[in-house]
Amino acid sequence: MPGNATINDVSGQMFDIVVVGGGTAGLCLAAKLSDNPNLSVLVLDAGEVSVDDPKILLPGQYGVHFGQEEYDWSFKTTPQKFSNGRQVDWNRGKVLGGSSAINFMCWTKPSVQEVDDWERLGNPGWNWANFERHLHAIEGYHPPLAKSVAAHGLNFDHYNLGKEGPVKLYHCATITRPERYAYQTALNLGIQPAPAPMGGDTNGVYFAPKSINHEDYTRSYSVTAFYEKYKDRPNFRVLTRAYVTRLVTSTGDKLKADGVEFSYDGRIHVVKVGKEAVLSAGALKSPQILELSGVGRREVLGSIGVPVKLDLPGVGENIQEHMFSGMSFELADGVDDITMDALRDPSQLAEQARLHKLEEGSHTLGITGFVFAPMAKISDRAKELYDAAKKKVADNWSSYPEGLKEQYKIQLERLDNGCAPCEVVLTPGFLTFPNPPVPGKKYFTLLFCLNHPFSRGTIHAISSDPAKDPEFDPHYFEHDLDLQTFVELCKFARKMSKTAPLRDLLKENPEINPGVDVDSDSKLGEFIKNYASTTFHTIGSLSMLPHEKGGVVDSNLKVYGTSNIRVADLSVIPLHLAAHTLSLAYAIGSYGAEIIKNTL
Ligand SMILES: Cc1cc2nc3c(=O)[nH]c(=O)nc-3n(C[C@H](O)[C@H](O)[C@H](O)COP(=O)(O)OP(=O)(O)OC[C@H]3O[C@@H](n4cnc5c(N)ncnc54)[C@H](O)[C@@H]3O)c2cc1C
Repeated sequence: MPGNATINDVSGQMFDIVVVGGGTAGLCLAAKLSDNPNLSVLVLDAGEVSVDDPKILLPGQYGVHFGQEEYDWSFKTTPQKFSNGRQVDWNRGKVLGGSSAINFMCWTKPSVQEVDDWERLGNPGWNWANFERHLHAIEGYHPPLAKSVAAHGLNFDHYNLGKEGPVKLYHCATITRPERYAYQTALNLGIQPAPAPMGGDTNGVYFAPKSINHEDYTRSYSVTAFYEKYKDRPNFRVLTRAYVTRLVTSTGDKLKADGVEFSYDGRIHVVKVGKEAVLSAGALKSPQILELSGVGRREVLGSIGVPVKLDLPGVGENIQEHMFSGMSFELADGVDDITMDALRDPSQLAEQARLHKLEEGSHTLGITGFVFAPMAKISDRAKELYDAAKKKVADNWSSYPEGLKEQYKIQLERLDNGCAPCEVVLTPGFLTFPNPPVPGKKYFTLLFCLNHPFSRGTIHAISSDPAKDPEFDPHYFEHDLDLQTFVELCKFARKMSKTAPLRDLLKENPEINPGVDVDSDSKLGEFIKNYASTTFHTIGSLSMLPHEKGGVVDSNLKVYGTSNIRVADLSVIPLHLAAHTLSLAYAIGSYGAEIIKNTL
């Protein structure tokens, strides 16, 4: 299905604002800008519109879009030197709505401290107060039904969420006993209930809502929130199947975008930019578009034969990525709770779709239980690891770029002051590698995630041909603390499996992955290197930092040295936070729209 514009509406025409990428941040920003009827707004997206698509709307279908070209870009990293040469799949949404159309719908938010650190890095206004103000207006939280709260014995009264916004949020209708027992197990191991999981104090264990509409229990994403209700506005146009190849620029005092070039049905077109071009193609593609437009590191542009229009060394640098790994355990015979495992059985799919309509069955489960903890809560090696990280940073200080020095100072401070980067996710089903699940059996998985990586990677174009993917190189585990943090998380998850009451729901010898023979730190390290994967949260490729510290955009999202090119997507986040990134992408889109309205 096309968007609400045809190629003839767009090719050769002029729009005040041209937004490149109709994903999570892009659609949010474009829709909000179109509140001003005097501003014409165009969104170009390479994917299709897929409204009413059960594959997008039905929750519980984790990963079913992967590798399918109508949903997924199916990117891949380069072979990772510190991960036994492995290449890791980096899936991203290639459909209107972007990654919000295929993601796992967890609605988590970072801590006050982490968002305020973004401002401390030299970015006025990018603080918790503004982040919360924008998210409150976006959130459409519907509290769980009383019967569900009573059945689960949970209390969500302290969840501080907006209720009137267009992104609908709802709790999983079913929270199984293994998840609730794992919650209690975390408490028994000294983790506290998170004081304000949705209000900036996430340190502890809690059940998060999902981006689900309570009315029909379907995915709420940027299309339902920021396209369907806006598509009849005459000043809001969306052209899909439009693959943006570069910005057409002119040079004066500053570089100016005069047009956006894109391919459509095999032909190249240009749309004129009246006021501003905004890149919202996501952290993996926005840097490529800048580089193909002649904006980036001189040596990168030289190597691909693109003339330098603006030498901006920060483009494609400072990549930070969350990773996850996990342990799966078989549930004891007789545990009658449903799990997501039923959705692997093709004979169950029709029945699960029927149950979904009654708000029952495997589609009403999800990834909802989270532990966020400081290292000291999960490992008795916390001090040793902190000292080692501090020494490594001190030993290499003179080799770091200025912007990175400031980031490491904050990261060490976070390790020391109880900030909570270690994450464990309580998952009702099988979600790990390498040993496969056995059909008909039920499982529980403890995923764990690295949220404040010290390693830094790069994303750069490797050809002037826009059809060629850039090189994605996250430098996984280049910094040893990242691997050691994972090893400690693995041991903590194993400890959880042996602690009541979770232990009581598991079979004897329940561990399927990695398996009990993986029993030393070095074997756990190898397991992590071989099987840890991405959490799809790449940031930093066009970091918001002062220019002299390697920044690409200023705090108004404007690319340094340009008069009318901005970036609004996850590329701009300069330092990673311990939260899944959906809420951050919406906050950037919404705050970005406000900034543009105020500074046009
Ligand atoms: C599988 C998966 C699961 C996830 N699960 C969760 C979760 O449960 N909770 C959570 O908080 N976060 C989750 N995330 C992360 C979160 O969804 C993303 O961080 C967020 O949606 C990114 O928003 P964005 O606007 O930066 O990019 P996107 O939403 O990816 O938007 C980028 C858009 O740009 C378009 N585009 C790219 N290049 C071009 C081009 N050259 N021309 C035209 N269009 C282009 C793309 O088609 C896409 O529509 C998940 C992500 C994935 C992929």
